[in-house]
Amino acid sequence: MKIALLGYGKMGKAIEKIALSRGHDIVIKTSDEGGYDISQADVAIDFSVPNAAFYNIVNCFKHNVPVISGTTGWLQNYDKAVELCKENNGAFIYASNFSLGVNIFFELNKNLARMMSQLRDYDVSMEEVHHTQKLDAPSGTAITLAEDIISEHANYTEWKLETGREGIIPITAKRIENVPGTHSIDYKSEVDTINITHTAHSRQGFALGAVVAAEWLLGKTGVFTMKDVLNIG
Ligand SMILES: NC(=O)C1=CN([C@@H]2O[C@H](COP(=O)(O)OP(=O)(O)OC[C@H]3O[C@@H](n4cnc5c(N)ncnc54)[C@H](OP(=O)(O)O)[C@@H]3O)[C@@H](O)[C@H]2O)C=CC1
Ligand SMILES: O=C(O)C1=N[C@H](C(=O)O)C[C@H](O)C1
Repeated sequence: MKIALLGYGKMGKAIEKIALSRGHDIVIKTSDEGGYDISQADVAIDFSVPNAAFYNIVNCFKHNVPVISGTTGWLQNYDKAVELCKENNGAFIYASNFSLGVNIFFELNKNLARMMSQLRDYDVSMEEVHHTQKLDAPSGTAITLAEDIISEHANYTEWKLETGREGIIPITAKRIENVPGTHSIDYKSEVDTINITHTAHSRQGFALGAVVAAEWLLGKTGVFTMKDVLNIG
C-alpha cells in the first residue's frame, strides 16, 4: 500500500516504522497543510494537530483517498466529516485510540458501567495521564470512556474536567514527561473502590492499530470504527 502520513511527529514516525515493516511504502510524509499531491496515495493516515485534522480528512475525501484519523481534539467537526465522507462516497475511520488493548478496555468499561448502574452507592471518577506535549485535555480516549459510561449508566449525563457533582463524571488530566497514555476509572463507595486501568508502555500499540485499520479500509467505502476493524464487542 502507498501510504500518506499527514502529521509526521511522534505518531507519524512510529507509524512509518510499522508500515515499512509490514511491506508498505510511505509516499508522502508531511507536517504542513498543503504542498503535496494526496492522490498519489492509496490511503492516508492523519495524526496531526486538532486544528488541522478536519482539513486533512476532507481533502482526502475530495481526492477519493481513504483516510484514517487518530488526531484528537477536533471532534466538534466529526459529524460534518461523516456527512462529507458520505457525500463524496469516501472511506473514513476515526478512533480516539487505535490500540487493541484500549479497544478491549473500551468494552470492559461499558460492561462495568452497565453493572455499576444497578449500584447507587458507588461514584465514578476518571484520571488520564499523558506526556507534557499533549495539546488537548481531557484525552480523546478519556472522552470516549466517559461517553460510553454515560450511555450505559443511569446516573450520569455529562463529563467535566473538574471534581464531581451529581450526574457528572469528573475527569482529572495530568501531564507528566514521557508518559505515552494511562487511563484509569474508579468506582468508589464508602467501603471499597473498584478500579480498571489501561497503561500504554509505548506508542507501538497505537501505531500498529492505525496501520491495521488502513489495511482493512482499503477498497471499502463508508464510515467505520475500530469495532468494525477488530470485530470485538
Ligand atoms: N488515536 C490514537 O490512537 C492516538 C492519537 N494520538 C493523537 O494524534 C495526534 C498527534 O500526536 P503526536 O504524534 O503525539 O503529536 P506530535 O505533536 O508529535 O505530531 C503532530 C505533528 O503534526 C504536525 N502538523 C501541524 N500542522 C499540520 C498540518 N496542517 N497537517 C499535517 N501535520 C501537521 C506537527 O508539526 P509541527 O510540530 O511543525 O507543528 C507535528 O509534526 C494528537 O492529536 C494525539 O492526541 C496520539 C497517539 C495515539
Ligand atoms: O496525545 C497522545 O499521546 C495520545 N492521544 C490519544 C488520546 O487523546 O486519547 C491516545 C493516546 O492516549 C495517546
